[in-house]
Amino acid sequence: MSENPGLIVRDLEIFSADGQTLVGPVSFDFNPGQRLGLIGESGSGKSLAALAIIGLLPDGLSSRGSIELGGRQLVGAPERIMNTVRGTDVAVVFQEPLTALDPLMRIGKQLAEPLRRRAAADGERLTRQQLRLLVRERLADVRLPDPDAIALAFPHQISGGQRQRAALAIALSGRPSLLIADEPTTALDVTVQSEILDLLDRLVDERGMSLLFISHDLAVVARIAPRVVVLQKGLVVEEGMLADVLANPRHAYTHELVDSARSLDNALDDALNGRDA
Ligand SMILES: Nc1ncnc2c1ncn2[C@@H]1O[C@H](COP(=O)(O)OP(=O)(O)OP(=O)(O)O)[C@@H](O)[C@H]1O
Repeated sequence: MSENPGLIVRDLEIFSADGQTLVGPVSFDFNPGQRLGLIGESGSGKSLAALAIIGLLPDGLSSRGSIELGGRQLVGAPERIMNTVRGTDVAVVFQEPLTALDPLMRIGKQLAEPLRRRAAADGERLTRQQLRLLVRERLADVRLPDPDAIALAFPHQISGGQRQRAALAIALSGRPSLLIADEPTTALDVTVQSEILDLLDRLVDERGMSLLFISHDLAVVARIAPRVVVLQKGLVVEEGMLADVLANPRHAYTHELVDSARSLDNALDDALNGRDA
């Protein structure tokens, strides 16, 4: 094992308020700087697993097992600890950026606060002017056009793709070592989806972050993560390098995932060749 283990999830179970098992036991792990795709159909437990990692399970839900991030145990960690872990060690982008953005606050202000906090944690006090420049830089990092205008905008005044970029800038503002992206492109149209995936790919690379990429779509995961864990009904049914899983899916559900991704591909080929799909 490396000196600074990345994320190690062992026998994680998530229970509803009435004691039903919603997820698990599941185990998966990856080293710092690695990427893992968590894939599964709707209701398979992907989002709950992500929420358990950041300590934000919905009220009434509880977890058991072990989640170690950078050597620190997160299951049962006090809220005081989780508050520092969130943002600085791990950050999340969700499918719908509006859930992460305050509708009544300008984008620039929403980004300035975590930037200020991160600087303060590093013992640095930023002037207003420095903060304004930093906000503009971070918005430019996520390839938002005209960062000055975006900084002044409210979330509803920019497009869905721009909102996701802004949410990404906020998520990255604390320089987390792990980014969890929970269906970050599902709500976007395909061209924007592709741009956001490219952006994520580049930013994760540049910053040496680990990435847990959650999706129901094998083709999307294939763009960004070389290794996958397949969840079904709260359990891991398959795990491995994507190339191996694609070539030789062992579980019936994974077979279905691969077949449906392939049939889309074939439809494209048929259309290209002028045949009926
Ligand atoms: N707050 C909650 N209370 C009770 N059950 C819940 C709660 N949130 C989720 N569940 C249940 O837990 C299971 C896993 O849900 P989860 O949201 O993690 O699935 P998912 O794979 O992320 O699905 P999707 O892709 O639709 O978001 C589902 O059966 C869901 O109905």
